[in-house]
Amino acid sequence: MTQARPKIIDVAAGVFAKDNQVLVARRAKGQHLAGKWEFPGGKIEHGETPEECLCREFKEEFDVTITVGEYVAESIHKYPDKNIRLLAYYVTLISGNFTLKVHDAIKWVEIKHLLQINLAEADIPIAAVLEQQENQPVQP
Ligand SMILES: Nc1nc2c([nH]c(=O)n2[C@H]2C[C@H](O)[C@@H](COP(=O)(O)OP(=O)(O)OP(=O)(O)O)O2)c(=O)[nH]1
Repeated sequence: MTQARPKIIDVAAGVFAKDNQVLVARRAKGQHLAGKWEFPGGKIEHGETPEECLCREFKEEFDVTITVGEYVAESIHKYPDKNIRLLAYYVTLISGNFTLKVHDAIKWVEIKHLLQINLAEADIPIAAVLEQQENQPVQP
């Protein structure tokens, strides 16, 4: 008997970086992974690009307008109850002040300290890529 391939949920994550720091948001009580810090974003809806998803999620979750820039990395993670493919992109703020609609906190974290906070597990490889990029020597 062949087993059904486990479903993978595609999730877009926005890396909003400024002066060697990055913005992370804490998942609120009652949510999957409550208390964990994440890169803001959410599930990519049918027919949506990751970029469109990020613009929609930042508007819904923080009431801000962003543009999506370069791709950072992907991370595939199996949680006990679901499998996630996290696609991370740099984002830039266009307008608005961050207002929390879904999360219970946001904060800036130095990229070099990202791996020391209580990050959602799927985000750890993304944080490692960011740290690596920060440590790369600048090309002359
Ligand atoms: N947004 C986001 N979700 C993440 C990250 N890391 C990680 O494991 N996840 C998980 C948590 C959730 O199980 C899933 C994303 O779901 P979500 O609840 O943020 O998505 P959504 O806003 O579309 O949710 P909903 O409408 O179903 O409530 O991916 C991350 O960095 N950002």
